[in-house]
Amino acid sequence: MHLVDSIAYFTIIDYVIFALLLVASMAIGLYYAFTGGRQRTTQEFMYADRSMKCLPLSLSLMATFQSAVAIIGTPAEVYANGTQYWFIGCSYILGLLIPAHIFIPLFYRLHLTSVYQYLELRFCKAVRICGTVTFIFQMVIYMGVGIYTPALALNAVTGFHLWGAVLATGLVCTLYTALGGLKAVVWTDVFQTVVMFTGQLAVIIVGVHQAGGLSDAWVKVRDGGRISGIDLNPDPTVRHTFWTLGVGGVFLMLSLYGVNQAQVQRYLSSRTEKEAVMSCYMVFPCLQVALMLSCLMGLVMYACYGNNSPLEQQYITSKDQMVLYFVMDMLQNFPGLPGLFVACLFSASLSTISSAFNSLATVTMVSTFSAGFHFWMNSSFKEPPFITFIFKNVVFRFKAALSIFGMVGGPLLGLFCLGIFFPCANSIGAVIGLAAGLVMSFWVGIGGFLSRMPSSVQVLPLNSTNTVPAASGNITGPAVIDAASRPVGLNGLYSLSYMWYSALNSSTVVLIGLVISFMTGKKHGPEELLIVLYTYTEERNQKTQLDSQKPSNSSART
Ligand SMILES: O=C(O)CCCC[C@@H]1SC[C@@H]2NC(=O)N[C@@H]21
Ligand code: NA
Repeated sequence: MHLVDSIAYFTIIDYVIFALLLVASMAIGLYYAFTGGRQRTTQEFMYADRSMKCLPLSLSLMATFQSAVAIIGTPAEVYANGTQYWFIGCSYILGLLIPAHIFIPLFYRLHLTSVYQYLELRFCKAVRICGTVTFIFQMVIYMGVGIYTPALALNAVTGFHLWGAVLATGLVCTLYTALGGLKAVVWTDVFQTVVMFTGQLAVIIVGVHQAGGLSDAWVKVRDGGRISGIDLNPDPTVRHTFWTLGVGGVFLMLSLYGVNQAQVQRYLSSRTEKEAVMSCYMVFPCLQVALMLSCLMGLVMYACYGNNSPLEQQYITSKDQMVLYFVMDMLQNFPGLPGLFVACLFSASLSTISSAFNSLATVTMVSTFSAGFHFWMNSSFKEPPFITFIFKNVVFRFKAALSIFGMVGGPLLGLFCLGIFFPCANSIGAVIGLAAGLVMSFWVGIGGFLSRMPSSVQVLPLNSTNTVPAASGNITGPAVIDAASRPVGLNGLYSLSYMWYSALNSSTVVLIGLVISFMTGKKHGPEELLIVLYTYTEERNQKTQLDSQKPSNSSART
């Protein structure tokens, strides 16, 4: 099937379904704008009057960082390289347990308005401003990727009007977020998660049927080598191994579910701390289902296309268009289903953009330079944010979004860990540590990207030290990097798997932060801020006091 006739498959019913998604999201936003406290207080606008229950919260927590990038990128990743990526699911265990028992108790008991307020309490206002600006930078880039990914891929495969899609989602999202506050964002996230899962399930069912049923599909993916076993290769330059995904992924999860304002805001909007912890626990099954659906979609794509992918047959021009091409190819005889999947794609995008937008508004409103910021945010929605323009030219990689988290989310994670776990860290150490982490992340991130640029694609002599370009994911088959071409020294750092960025950058911030703190005279953090450590030590002290008061035989006699 050639692109030119795929446009024919968008029947009127598909456009109706896509429009229904936008209308339903808008309706939820308006509902919360005109009911309850009508979003008059900041407590309601930002924290839903701290009345949220754990079920909607957990779906919203999952939807926030499950954007179109995962819906489009994960299946393409599994199609090309097999199910190794599925092991990222192992990182969800510690990646959610640590936030549930360390970060949530600390932030909840401090009744923070923004998570960066913790930095002001623990260090000083300057550290808080650095953290806030870093967060804004991270989320604006992430929003750019999140809003552009579906529109670009959709336009390329179906001719769907590019700016129509971007403006439609940007406008609807801005409206219901600004009108309905956090309540609207959480409940639209719930609705959009249902659409997301339904759309993916529909494509998987139809795809398995087209591949000749479950058993035939299984045989094809197994014989195609797409069922990867556990890869325990300790080499940190290999993109996806159990270690980069299962361990490196924990740091990525902590930067998202532990200290990211969008998620912390949801924890703080819970009725009780227990509800907040429960919502964090309930994210686990939601994330596993989301991961399973996108990995299965990749396997079904392989069962249908095998090795002759539409990419090689020049039907599409980039990996990121493959899923949409597959959907149009599979669902062409089911009017309405292409529209359902497009609604699924934009649900993923809307639920991420709205959460990011609401959290940005919260940290800016709270740090009192909101007016100018709101103007900037709204204006950046109208014409292409300069960030997305960069991403438009740099062909998408599924790991673009994940790299942002590693490069910017990682240092932020390090900053909070420095404050929470190291009482001797002081403000100077925190600021310089954060700066060092960001320098490290851009040095390795950009350096890694440049060292994989196509110009270095010539046939590499076996004893070369450059990395084989496969690491950048532009070769479909699983590439074998033979030992001789293994990168060494600086290239070793440049070739680090992007899944280690969060771990490397957060460790850099802690290390440099501690060294600078020792050099500039340690300052013990305010006692009440070390709540978690303080609570544990307090309980232990009480226990030892009780024990010492108990009359022991010897002391009783004397
Ligand atoms: O925006 C996206 O969809 C991709 C970036 C976020 C993905 C991370 S990977 C670990 C965690 N699991 C998810 O489903 N989302 C986040
Ligand atoms: Na989303």
